[in-house]
Amino acid sequence: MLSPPFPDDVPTHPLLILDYQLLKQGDETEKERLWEAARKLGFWYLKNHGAEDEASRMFEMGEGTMRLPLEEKMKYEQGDDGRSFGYKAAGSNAVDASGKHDTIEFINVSKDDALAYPNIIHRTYPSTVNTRMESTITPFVAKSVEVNDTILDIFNDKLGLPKGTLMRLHNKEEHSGSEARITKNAPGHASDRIAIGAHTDFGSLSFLHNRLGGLQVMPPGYTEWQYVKPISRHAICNVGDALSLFSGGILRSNLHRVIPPPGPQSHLERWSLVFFTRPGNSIVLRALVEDSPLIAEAVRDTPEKNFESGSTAKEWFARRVKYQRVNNRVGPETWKASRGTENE
Ligand SMILES: O=C(O)CCC(=O)C(=O)O
Ligand SMILES: [Fe+2]
Repeated sequence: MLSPPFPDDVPTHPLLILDYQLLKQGDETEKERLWEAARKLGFWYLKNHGAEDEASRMFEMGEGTMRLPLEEKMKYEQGDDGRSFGYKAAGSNAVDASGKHDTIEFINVSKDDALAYPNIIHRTYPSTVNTRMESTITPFVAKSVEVNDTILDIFNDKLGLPKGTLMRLHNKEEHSGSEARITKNAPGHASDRIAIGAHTDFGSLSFLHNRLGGLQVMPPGYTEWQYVKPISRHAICNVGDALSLFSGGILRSNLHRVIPPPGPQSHLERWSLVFFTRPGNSIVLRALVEDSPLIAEAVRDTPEKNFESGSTAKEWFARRVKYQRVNNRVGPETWKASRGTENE
């Protein structure tokens, strides 16, 4: 897929580039670089992740799905109760406290549904998803899980947690909010029109594939949004709220948003693909102070922050999804109710 280049006259933020093959082999230098990226910004590029072909096929699945008539897609809409799996039409989420509407449509496919197919765990999906489930979605989910598990294991050791602690919180046996998402932003919006409002991701790790610009981060200490430039065959990975809470804030869940692609890319449809790893539904989101002296110390050192969410992963996630929905909006307090660990 050839597209005009990302412009060189917009502010971009460099991310560390990590090599998945080195991480998988246990390369100490690479693991240290990952640890640095995850604490300082919480975002990094990942190359040699081995999911490039699976990602391309997912984009084809997404194109087929978004081409369905709106009426057909709406049969699979996620609804207003805080459920994430299924279709979300453009304009059904707020992007800020004033309640301005988003411009992105997406389809979320649950990891549990993909791995259990043709059995149904959470819900059913459009025909374009079903016909691609075994050939496309399950292989993408499997690769994404492998990549994110490898990274979780590295964090487990660096955080000084007993072996397998983070794996247990993301236990394969328990249902979770883990999901694959394809997003589409149609061209034609004003260049500053927000497609996805400023947010932190809800779960533990996100494995993102995008081809056009539009993703922006607000790095710590900055006051202006910075683009993350897409690099061919490089995924963009980031830490979400759950992992930030588990780690007592050592791992950073950083604010980001999406606007239309910049400059010469602005007339094109923008597609992105994400796999979100989220903890098991019953897991309470809180700092693992009893399991790691390092985490206990981090919590002691930041008394101004609260690492006891009092929510299970399922509750945390449902709350955030629910109060983004414009149908649930009462006033600015609804946006506030949708917020996560946003630091500043
Ligand atoms: O489309 C992108 O580049 C990022 C999407 C994102 O942040 C999200 O879906 O949570
Ligand atoms: Fe995100």
